[in-house]
Amino acid sequence: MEELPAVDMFVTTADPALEPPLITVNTVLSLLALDYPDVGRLACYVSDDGCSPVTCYALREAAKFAGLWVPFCKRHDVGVRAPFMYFSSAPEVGNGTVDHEFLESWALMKSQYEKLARRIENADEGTIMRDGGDEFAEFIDAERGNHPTIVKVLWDNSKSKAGEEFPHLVYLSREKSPRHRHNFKAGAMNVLTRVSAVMTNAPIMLNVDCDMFANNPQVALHAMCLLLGFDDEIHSGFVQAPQKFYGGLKDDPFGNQMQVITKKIGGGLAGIQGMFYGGTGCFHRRKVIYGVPPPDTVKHEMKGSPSYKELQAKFGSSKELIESSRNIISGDLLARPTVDLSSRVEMAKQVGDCNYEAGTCWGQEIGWVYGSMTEDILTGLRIHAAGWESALLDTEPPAFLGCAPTGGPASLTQFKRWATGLLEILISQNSPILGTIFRRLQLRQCLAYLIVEAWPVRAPFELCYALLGPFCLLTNQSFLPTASDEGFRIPAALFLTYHIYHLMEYKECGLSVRAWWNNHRMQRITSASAWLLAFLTVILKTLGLSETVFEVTRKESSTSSDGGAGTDEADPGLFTFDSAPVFIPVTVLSMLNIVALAVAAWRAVVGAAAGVHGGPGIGEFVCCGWIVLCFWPFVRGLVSRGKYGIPWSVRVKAGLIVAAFVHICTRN
Ligand SMILES: O=c1ccn([C@@H]2O[C@H](COP(=O)(O)OP(=O)(O)O[C@H]3O[C@H](CO)[C@@H](O)[C@H](O)[C@H]3O)[C@@H](O)[C@H]2O)c(=O)[nH]1
Ligand SMILES: [Mn+2]
Repeated sequence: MEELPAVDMFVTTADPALEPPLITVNTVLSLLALDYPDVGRLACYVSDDGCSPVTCYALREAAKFAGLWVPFCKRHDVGVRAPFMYFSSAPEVGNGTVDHEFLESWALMKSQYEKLARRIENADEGTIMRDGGDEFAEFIDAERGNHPTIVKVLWDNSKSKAGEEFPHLVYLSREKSPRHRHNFKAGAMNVLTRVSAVMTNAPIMLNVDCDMFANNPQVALHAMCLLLGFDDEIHSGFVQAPQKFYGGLKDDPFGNQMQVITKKIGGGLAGIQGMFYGGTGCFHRRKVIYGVPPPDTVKHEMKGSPSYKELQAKFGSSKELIESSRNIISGDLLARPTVDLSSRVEMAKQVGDCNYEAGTCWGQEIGWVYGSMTEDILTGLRIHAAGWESALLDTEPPAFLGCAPTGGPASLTQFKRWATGLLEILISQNSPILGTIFRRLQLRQCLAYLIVEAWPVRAPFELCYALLGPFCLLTNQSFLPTASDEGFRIPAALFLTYHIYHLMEYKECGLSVRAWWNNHRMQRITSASAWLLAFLTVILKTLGLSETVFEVTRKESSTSSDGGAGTDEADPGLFTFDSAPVFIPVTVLSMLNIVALAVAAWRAVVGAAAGVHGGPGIGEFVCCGWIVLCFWPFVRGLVSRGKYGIPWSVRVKAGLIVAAFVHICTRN
């Protein structure tokens, strides 16, 4: 038990406004407090693409607080070690006997945490840089998109008192310059990989998004069981915990809690090459990230250890990085981590430079792969295609918890980014189809990747179907057999079996009918909005007309410990809108289907009175009615006001498009 491999833990944050530093701080504290036999083997690195002195300040304060928090957690065996979560409920008092000493230290710790939270929430850039002295000097001339690398050792474990140790904490903001591509999160992960390589060089790396705190303090130990427990390490190239969320809204109104996907696809993949890499909550073997093939192929492909020159061509010019990668490639899991961190800061800065990757294999054969907004799926795909398998870390209580976006704009932005990234992968040289033909991706694993990568491709087809119903109603035609026709049974049976099957899946996962409906509805909405825009974005990018950008999801901690903020929300499950283009297509379709239903109903009444037959039947009416039901949040948005109403600019644009469509359909 004493000899477990070292783990470097990475946290990424990119924007102090969308990702409040207090959220990052909680995640970091939960990691610093993890149970591990020798915490000297753990190190936490935070990458800040926002280059924010507030984030840096918050982390420095967090490091001070950790000196109290970590010993408290360990002494009282605290269950959830993200303080905001822990203090959101009353202290647990064990089997009836009131432990006064515990209650006292609980109250003390809570007030300390609240002070910390206030300091962080009230911190402002100007004051920090004015009063912070030398410590924040590097931030003075730094612009977010243009500054040299900043590396700060916020806590060096070797300075801990005996019995009160906690892992190293390093702050990092990689060099940015307007002349370079930064590759978003993938770029940040590669810098984290290199910086940690020259500092602690742990053979295992954990990565989490800034909102994904460790909810199970034993998570690193559980991961070790999967990393070390197989007879062959090929079975656990990486170990992925399912993405789960805290404070999830009842019945998943935004269709983004992914419970069924995680259970059904995650469980099913376990029988093939394993769970996809999901970008957060994942333990990687450093050597897998360094492109080392699984053990059974090594003897054929690599003769002896690589030369200095070969390593330099792949990893870049840093001598320390090359030496450290040699240790990793040789596969020594128990190599002692370097201890004197501050002597390594200059080397860390060198490997954080924009130019460092030029002419190397970073972003392709090694590290996180560039070229997709979903660098996670892409990087996991490369690993699976190399022949590695992955293992699912499904612990109870859940390993990590994060926040699922709420509200229309945040949810659709996230779906749009995912769909863009997935389509980018599908048409790239890393596509799973090529991986199956030319590499070692198994056919069924390829099909599983295709399920998600085909999302945006469905959008144009779904759009056509959504237009077909109203087109028929407006032009008095039909595309389905009439109800009296025997052929009608075929579309009716397809419609029913599809929905009943999905409903049963939700029931099997212990979810409500409402949750099924919300997810179904959100899929239709997403398809006509986020996926459709993603599809167009990728086409424009392929034609060289635009670039794709990573839009960070807004994160809010829903369990605010003082309960003050956010209570004015009427219903957080209600769909909200803004004037982004992503809202136009669904608004158009909602209006159009309502208009078509009204026109056809009018015609049916008048026609029946005049004894005319033919035209659309029950099938076309059901199609349009179903669309109106699915798009109900938008129908409601058309008659609501404020952030629950669709903005006038969107309504006007949508109205013009509807008028044009109706005109084209009805002119003779
Ligand atoms: O330029 C950037 C952009 C983002 N991030 C970080 O990347 C993470 C993920 O961003 P978020 O907006 O939270 O995206 P989500 O959609 O919630 O994340 C999922 O999907 C992403 C791919 O689209 C993956 O990168 C994530 O790991 C995965 O959790 C966050 O920690 C960000 O701080 C950076 O470090 N640099
Ligand atoms: Mn996230």
